[in-house]
Amino acid sequence: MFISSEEQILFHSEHASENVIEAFKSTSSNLNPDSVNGSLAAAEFPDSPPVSTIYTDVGVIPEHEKDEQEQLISNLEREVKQLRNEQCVFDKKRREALSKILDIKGSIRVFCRVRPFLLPEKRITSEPVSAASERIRVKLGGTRKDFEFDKVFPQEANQGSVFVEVEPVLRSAMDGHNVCVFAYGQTGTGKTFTMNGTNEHPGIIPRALEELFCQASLENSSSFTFSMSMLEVYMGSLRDLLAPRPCSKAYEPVTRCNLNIQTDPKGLVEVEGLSEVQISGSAKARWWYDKGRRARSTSWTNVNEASSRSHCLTRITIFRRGYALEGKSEISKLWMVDLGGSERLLKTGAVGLTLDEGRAINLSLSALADVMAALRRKRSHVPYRNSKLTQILKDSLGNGSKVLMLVHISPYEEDVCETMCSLNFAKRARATESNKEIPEELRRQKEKKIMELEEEMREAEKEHQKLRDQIQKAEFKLDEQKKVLSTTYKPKENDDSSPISPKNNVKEVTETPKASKKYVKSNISNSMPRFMTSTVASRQRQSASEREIVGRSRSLRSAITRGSLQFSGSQSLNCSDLRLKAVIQNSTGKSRLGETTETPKCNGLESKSTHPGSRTITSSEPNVAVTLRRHRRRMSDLI
Ligand SMILES: Nc1ncnc2c1ncn2[C@@H]1O[C@H](COP(=O)(O)OP(=O)(O)OP(=O)(O)O)[C@@H](O)[C@H]1O
Repeated sequence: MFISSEEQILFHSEHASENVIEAFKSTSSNLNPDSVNGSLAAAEFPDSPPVSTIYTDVGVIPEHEKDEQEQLISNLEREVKQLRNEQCVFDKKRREALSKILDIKGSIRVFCRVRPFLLPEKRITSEPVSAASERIRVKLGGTRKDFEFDKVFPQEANQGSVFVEVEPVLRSAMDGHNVCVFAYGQTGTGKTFTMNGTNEHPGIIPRALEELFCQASLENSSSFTFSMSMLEVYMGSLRDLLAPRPCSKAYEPVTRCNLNIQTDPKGLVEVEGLSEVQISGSAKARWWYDKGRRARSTSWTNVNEASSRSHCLTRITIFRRGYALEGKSEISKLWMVDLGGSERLLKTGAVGLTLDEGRAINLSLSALADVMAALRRKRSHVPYRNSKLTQILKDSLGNGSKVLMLVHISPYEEDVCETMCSLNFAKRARATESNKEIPEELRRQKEKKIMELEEEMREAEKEHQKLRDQIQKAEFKLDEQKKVLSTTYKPKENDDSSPISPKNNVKEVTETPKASKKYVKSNISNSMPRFMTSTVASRQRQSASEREIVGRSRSLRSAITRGSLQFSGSQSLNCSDLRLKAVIQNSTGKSRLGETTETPKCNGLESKSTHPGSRTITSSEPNVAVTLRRHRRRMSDLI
């Protein structure tokens, strides 16, 4: 297959550079960049790298454009990595500050919430309970008694203000700590209202389910997955609230008692056979939570129509995997517990089963208070084994865990004895090591430190957020670049029905110049059927013609430089020669003198400009046009 230099003219030279090449570009930009730009540049300007090209669906593209693209991607990858590292530093700072705050505040914190008066028609003779920000005062007979708390929520406190105080421990759970949030109190004082709430006033659990997913979505240095389990501790037995419902509605002892508590050598506790459901979003989580709640056993008592006769435990297991953890995963548990009512059994008028239920509840509550007291006093022995409740929560009550106990009290005079019992329970749970109140000076120092740490945390959070935005932007750019590389740079598929047309290539490239740098490197000879690939002979001929062109270009260049080149009619110039002549005429200034530049014609061929920077040769003669097309096709096969 002979490839004449005319055929090579068909290709553009968009990326020609300097002097002569620039001159060529204005008129002979159809020259094959391999044969002119590449070789000439290499021959004449050894320093400039040869411009190799990529032939794709979108045109003829210099390879360096793809290299630039790849370079851009690796730069972006590096940038994202660096930003992530910085983000990890701030994430660590925030976590440490939060953990210190919670440690200073106490890993076991006790809040008190006073329920509002419920029956407006009921005459309120006196109000025995008065609330300050961290203290409850109770008037009983002629005496007054004060109880200190980490936080007190008065009657008018809404669900939102309670949740604000719970949020830091949720955050702590997402940071990898085990967390327990308890609602404790006399029956009817609002434990379920605080934990579950109503549709209009959602409580801690629905809000926490929302918040966890919200926090997880904002986090880009870690990925989170959540699972949920719900169980009920009823009279010392465990019941799986998310298990498929048994056929009978009756509370069968067999199903109640079949859950065992296992502790592994590392001290991790698991309830054997407890259902655990994956929750993919807050709506799904809410659906499972409502299902579990419906399964909770309630029974009528004198005090509360829908009194809970058991402890209801909701567990969210948080799986965290992330950049900061170097591929490792972290698991933490968030327990939210609505404890059974802590009533005095005589008052509830309980007999039979209800009496037994009340006794069981009180025993386990007492065991819980003992455990909390032992932990706060840092006792070597913590009596976890005294109840099922404390056995289940063993790994979430001590050892770096965070505990929040919300004690609920009634505002009524008639409930004052119950209120005193609840407040004494809280006092026991809050017991400090020395069992003495903290001196005022130490208290002030603690508050100052907490404020400093909170400021540190806010700063870290702000920086973390800034970096998150930067990462998002960089990742978006990176994705875009990768898409460009993988889709637009996709190698041209071997399609026999539409062979690569150099003309089309030129057209595409000229219509979409540098603006769309969507080129794909394609090794056409690899993707072509064997019969379409160039033979040794054709390659030799091509090199010969390339050499010829390079030689001519060289002599032309020197001629241009000397300004002495003259053409005579005897010189045998083919079409490419004519175009070179035009270049030279242009470059020697002949055509600039107002002469009409003659469009060079060659065997019926004429130059047609499709773009200021590129031209194709077309022919008005059908036979020549067919031959030319065939040649173009052959040319493209060879590249
Ligand atoms: N802060 C509050 N604001 C408005 N209503 C409240 C509040 N706390 C409790 N209630 C109302 O008081 C009633 C009893 O509350 P709830 O059922 O939550 O008590 P409980 O302590 O969970 O009782 P039990 O131990 O028997 O389950 C409910 O009607 C509830 O809506």
